[in-house]
Amino acid sequence: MKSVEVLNEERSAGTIALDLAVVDLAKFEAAEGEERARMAAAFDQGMREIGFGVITGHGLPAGLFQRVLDVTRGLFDLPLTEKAEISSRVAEGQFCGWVPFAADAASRVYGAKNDTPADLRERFRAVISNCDEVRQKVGPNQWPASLPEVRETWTEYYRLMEQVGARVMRLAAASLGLSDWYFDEYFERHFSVMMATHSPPFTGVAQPGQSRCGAHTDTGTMTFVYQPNTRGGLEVQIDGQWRMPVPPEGSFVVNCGDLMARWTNNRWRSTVHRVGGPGAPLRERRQSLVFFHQPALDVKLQCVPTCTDARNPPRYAPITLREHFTHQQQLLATRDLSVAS
Ligand SMILES: O=C(O)CCC(=O)C(=O)O
Ligand SMILES: [Fe+2]
Repeated sequence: MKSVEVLNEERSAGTIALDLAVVDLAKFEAAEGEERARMAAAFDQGMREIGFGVITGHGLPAGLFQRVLDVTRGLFDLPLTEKAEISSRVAEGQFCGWVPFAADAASRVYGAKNDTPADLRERFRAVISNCDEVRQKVGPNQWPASLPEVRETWTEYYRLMEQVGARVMRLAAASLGLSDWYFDEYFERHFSVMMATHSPPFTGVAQPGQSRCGAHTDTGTMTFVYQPNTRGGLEVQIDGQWRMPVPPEGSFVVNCGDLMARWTNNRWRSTVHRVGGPGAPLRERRQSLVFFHQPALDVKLQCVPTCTDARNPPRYAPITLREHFTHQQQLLATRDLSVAS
């Protein structure tokens, strides 16, 4: 019989590197004329062809990523009883807080077969907003009482990511041939979710098809992922092949979600991706920071005007983020989501 290590090594089929358009946000903001147009066009091309890009020059202080990762690792390392106290499962409609290891499978949302094995990760989510409708949608944030630094560090990161999200939407506007400020009003009462993931070192044998996060597309508009290293990390499906973005140190991978694809009349792609899929090494601990930057819940999103013309009419009716979520929930309700963990 093969040992666990040999079985897991056999998963290491290797993943080909994926080149992505890299935009330096500060340089873009300072650029003029042709240089600016060239950077916007590169971002647009990346979103059209791959649905993924890389953002550098975002201005987050050096060291902040590591601080957030460190305090959040402290949270994930708390005893189960303490994590249970901040579980998102305490009440119906409670979204913020801790989600246990292997509690669900992202692939099921995307519509994979119902027997997709559970994702090999645990999560923690917060929405640091004062808007009533946002708070009502997600329930209170749940911070670990014994680690006050989690709330402090997360708030610092969330506030900066709100700015990065808004700045990237201005880059998006320029890339789509709109006025720079086109998207601003949609994000005034934005519904953005901060999530940390944690996959502890895995020494068991993964089930066939099991990942740290199974193949899926993101629901919302733009997602920002920070991962401290790429081993056993993010993989993007291009022409049926799994490819691995290798972003420069300290940058974000940014990707387009279903709602952004819909908003742009499918000009931009919401591309299937996963984390640590079959073939990936799982023996090292992995953490990531994911920021789902999303518009206000109740503002109608009409087809972006530069993404339609007489020969390319809008494919979708205007929709709000709330309606979009409801629609996705309805799709889910038709599937059996229970998983064996
Ligand atoms: O952990 C990551 O790097 C990304 C996870 C992801 O794609 C998701 O949760 O939507
Ligand atoms: Fe995702």
